[in-house]
Amino acid sequence: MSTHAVPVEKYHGTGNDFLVVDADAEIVGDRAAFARAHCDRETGVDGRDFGADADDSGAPADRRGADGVLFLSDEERFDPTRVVMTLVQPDGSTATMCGNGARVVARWAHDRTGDREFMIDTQAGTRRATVTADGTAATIEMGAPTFDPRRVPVASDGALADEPLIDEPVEVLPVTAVNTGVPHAVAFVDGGRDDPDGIDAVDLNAVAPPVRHADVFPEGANVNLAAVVDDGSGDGPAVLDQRTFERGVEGETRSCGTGAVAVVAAARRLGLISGDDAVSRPPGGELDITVPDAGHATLTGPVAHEFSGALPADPR
Ligand SMILES: N[C@@H](CCC[C@H](N)C(=O)O)C(=O)O
Repeated sequence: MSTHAVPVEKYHGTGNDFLVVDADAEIVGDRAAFARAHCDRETGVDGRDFGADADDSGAPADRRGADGVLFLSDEERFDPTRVVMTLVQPDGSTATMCGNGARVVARWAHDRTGDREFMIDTQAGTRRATVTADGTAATIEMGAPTFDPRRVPVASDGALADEPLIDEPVEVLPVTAVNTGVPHAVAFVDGGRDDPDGIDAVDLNAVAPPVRHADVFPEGANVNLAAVVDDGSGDGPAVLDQRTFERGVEGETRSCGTGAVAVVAAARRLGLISGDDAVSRPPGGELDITVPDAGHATLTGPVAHEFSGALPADPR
């Protein structure tokens, strides 16, 4: 068994938290085992073991584990710097894209280079990223959300095979299926976070798994609940409360960036909100989203550093 310790950085974007490993400097032989062990919410890494009980914004950082491990390789010979991103999730699976993870990647690259613009190579395509001068917020160009059933993907037969899945019942929820780099199912509920009978009254860990594993989603799906708090027909952007049960985490996370874009894209498709701009409010904070009629969506929000440490490469 290897006793080698791997340097890690921990960051989060609106509470979606990730360990970062410099994949050029470190070899982790079994990435899935590394992620499973160190991301575990009961037994995984705790920043307090490294002397950190708050992130660099001053917010408490007192949660064990993480929502995934980002293995990053930066190529500074390109202008702007390119970063190859691989997200290994707490169940050991690899995700093709992660919106909040990409925001963390941009901040990590900014912390290393001082640059403010990057290209991030993901398995869903290359995404342009920018960070603010102080590095505390990042914007990702997320590509164009698609409802195309072949690209979500959605499996259906016969006459429905070419039809997008829009506000149709899947198991226990009426959902809209959209791919924003990874597959998402979005269900709208009445009542936001301020309503005692609203979005937070739903037992997401009970209703999401049957949808996440439904036959109609051959690759599975992340499952989002959303409530329109402001439809954007007045002065400001639309506002939606959001919760997401994530594939790969197999539980609810405090924020999901591809999910936030999916919620806004689905709300636009269903005519529930006006305008290209929206604010999504997952439990971990606020995200600014744009979904234009054509072209790429954008995702903007805060990113914070929690701690630096070193973890066993082979945690078995
Ligand atoms: N938290 C992420 C999404 C990560 C991928 C997802 N769990 C999947 O397997 O599809 C985000 O911020 O987008």
